[in-house]
Amino acid sequence: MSDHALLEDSRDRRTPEVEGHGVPIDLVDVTKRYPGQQAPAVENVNLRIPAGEIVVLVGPSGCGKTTTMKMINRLIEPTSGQILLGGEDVTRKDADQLRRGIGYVIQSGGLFPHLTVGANVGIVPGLLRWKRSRTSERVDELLELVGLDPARYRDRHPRELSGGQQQRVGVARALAADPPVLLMDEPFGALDPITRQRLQDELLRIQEELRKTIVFVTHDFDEAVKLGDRIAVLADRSRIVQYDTPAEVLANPADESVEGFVGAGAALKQLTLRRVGSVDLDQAVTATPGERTEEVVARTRAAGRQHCIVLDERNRPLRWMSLRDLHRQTATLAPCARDDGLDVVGVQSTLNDALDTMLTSSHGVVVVTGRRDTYQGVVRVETIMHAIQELHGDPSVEEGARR
Ligand SMILES: Nc1ncnc2c1ncn2[C@@H]1O[C@H](COP(=O)(O)OP(=O)(O)OP(=O)(O)O)[C@@H](O)[C@H]1O
Repeated sequence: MSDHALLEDSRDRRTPEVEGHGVPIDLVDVTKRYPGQQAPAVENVNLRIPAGEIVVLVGPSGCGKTTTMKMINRLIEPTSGQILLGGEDVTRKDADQLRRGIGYVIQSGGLFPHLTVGANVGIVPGLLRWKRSRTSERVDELLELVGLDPARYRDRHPRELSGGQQQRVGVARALAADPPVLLMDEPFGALDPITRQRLQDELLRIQEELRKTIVFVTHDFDEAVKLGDRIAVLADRSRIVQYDTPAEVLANPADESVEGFVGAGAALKQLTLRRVGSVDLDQAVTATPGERTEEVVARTRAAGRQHCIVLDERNRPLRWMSLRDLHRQTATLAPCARDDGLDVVGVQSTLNDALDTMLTSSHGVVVVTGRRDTYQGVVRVETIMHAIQELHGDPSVEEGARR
């Protein structure tokens, strides 16, 4: 696709009201030759990354993804070519100043172990000489944004956090000075699948609000499909084999190498394109502690269900309760703690995430939550099977859907 076409396309996709704070990034004939190396690590790359979009660089190990990304904030200097940020040549800027305007998140979180969470997040505002009160307000705001309670986590040290929490702090730190550009180098690569999925969901939620220009490097094609507005599939020396929307890459892989990346089950991968929030959610029977048990039983029976879901006073799901569990209750439903094993996905999750969650727990249903973990509904395995059949173009399903 030509640069011009790309620009037109991105304009079509975004209304002015949601035009964010990001700036476009242009790589023009960029080459990097490491000293003592015969072949360049990156050769003649031309790439336009539109403002406010997530562009994912995906490709085999050693193809030059990290080198390409690090040239944008000049952690690596290009041998030749130009990199423009909002039309300005990055090599004309002071490197330190440039980096303060570009958030950077790496795999291990990169937190300073001897500093508290708050101090880690406040580093760039500190360098920018913000007033202490402004920095501390900003730190709390960012911890909230990435889903960490400031009162609980602000004064902890990184070693007192889980890997996923450290990574959240890494994202908060990168966003501290509100940079228009965020570079993320395999930020979720070291996390377990469930935590990775949660953080991907968080990133999409944050991006909906902030509309940064995000360059994201990953090995994981499913991650690229889930997060990317566009995917750049790279081969050796960062040669761009295909640069397109995830739907296009899945439907029309440019060549055999891209097909290899898409891998087996391309149709199934299209589940990654559909968000849980985009399907009609089923409603389970809900109940809250303090209700009369008899009424909950009657409601569950009337709905022809065997289970209801208990919500707390802020509408957050706590646990499933079977009719048998209900019969063991006293006249009113007793307060209960949240079941750690409860299968929950956010509205930003993909149908693929929901299916994965079901397959690992072998329950045929997952609870869906929205803002502040509030209950939105449930997705059943039948809904996902239906979506798969739709993807395969089964006419009887479409007929059924119209009815
Ligand atoms: N400092 C360096 N000196 C010499 N060669 C390097 C240096 N850094 C990277 N390379 C080489 O440049 C090429 C691209 O490396 P790069 O780290 O950008 O790839 P990558 O796609 O990010 O790999 P991975 O997915 O494994 O992290 C590789 O062949 C690598 O060996």
